[in-house]
Amino acid sequence: MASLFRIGTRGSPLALTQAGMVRDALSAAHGRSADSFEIVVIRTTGDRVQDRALAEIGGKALWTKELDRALLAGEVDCCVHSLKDVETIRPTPIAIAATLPRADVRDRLIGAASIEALKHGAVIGTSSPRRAAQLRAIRPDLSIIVFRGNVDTRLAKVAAGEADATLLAAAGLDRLGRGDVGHAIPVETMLPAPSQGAVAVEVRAEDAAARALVSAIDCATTCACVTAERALLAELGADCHSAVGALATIADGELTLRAELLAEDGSDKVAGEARGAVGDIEIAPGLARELLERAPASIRRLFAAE
Ligand SMILES: NCc1[nH]cc(CCC(=O)O)c1CC(=O)O
Repeated sequence: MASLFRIGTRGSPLALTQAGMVRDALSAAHGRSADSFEIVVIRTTGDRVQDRALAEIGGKALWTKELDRALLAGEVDCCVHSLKDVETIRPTPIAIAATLPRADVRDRLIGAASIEALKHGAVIGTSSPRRAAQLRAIRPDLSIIVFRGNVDTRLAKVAAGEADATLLAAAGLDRLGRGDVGHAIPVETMLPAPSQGAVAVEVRAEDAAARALVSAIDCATTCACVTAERALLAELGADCHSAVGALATIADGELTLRAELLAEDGSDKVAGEARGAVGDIEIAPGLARELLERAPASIRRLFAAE
C-alpha cells in the first residue's frame, strides 16, 4: 500500500499529539516516511460546545459522530481517539484496529498537593461525574463546579481562580509536555475512568488493508485491559452520567479487573474486583453483575441494565 494513508482526528492539541503518535508508530512499524501519512482534522460538535457538561449535551457521541461519518464516507482511512471518550457500543461497520501502549492511568490534582490538603469547602472544577463523586466520597465538604474545555483552558481557569483545584488525566498532561503539572492521585484513592490513558485507532471494519496496516501497532496488553474495562461498562449499561471507575492490570499472565460505582454525590459506593486468565471474556460482565447486585438503590437506578 504505497498511497497516502489519511489519519482522522479532532483538532485539540491533545488529539493532534495523539494523532502524531499514531503516525510515528505506523511509520516506524512499516518503515515508511512520515509524509506518507496525512493527518486530517475533523471538527466535532464537542469542540464547538465548551460551556456545558458533556453529559448534559448529548454524551460521548459528540466527539465521535463526525469522525465516524468521515471514516465511513472514506474521507479518512482511520481515526484516532482517546478511548475513554469513545462509546462502549460502536457502529458495526467500525472496528478498533489498535490500541497504543497505555500511558499513566492516574488522575492528577492541580491546585493542591493532595485531596486531604484541599482547604475546607474548596471549589473543584470538573465535569466528570466519576471525579466529582469520588472526590465527594472522600471530602463531602468540597463543592463541584462545571469545568470544560481542553487541558490548557482548564489549567488557565485554575490559575485565574475560577476554582481552587481541578483533576486531569496524567496521560493527557504528559503527552502535552505538562508532566510537571499537578500531583498524581494513587489509583487506590481514585480509580481511573475505564480506558483512561489509552489511545485507540479505528478503521472501517471491511477495510482489510487499513486493518492490517494499523494492527501492526497494537499493544496486546493494553488491548486486553481496555477490552475488559469496556465490557464491564457495556454490561452495566453505563453512560457518561454514571460515576464508574475501572482498571484492569495484567501480572503473571493473570488479569485483575477492579471497579467501583458511586452515587452522584459520593454518598454511596460499591467496589469489587475479579481475576482470571487474560482473554477470559466472562470476568468483566460477571463483576458488573456482582456490583449491581450489591449496589444500594441510589446507585443501581443510575444504570440502564436495571
Ligand atoms: N474527557 C477528556 C479527555 N479524554 C482523554 C483525556 C486524557 C487522555 C487519556 O485519558 O487518555 C482527557 C482529558 C482528561 O480527562 O484530563
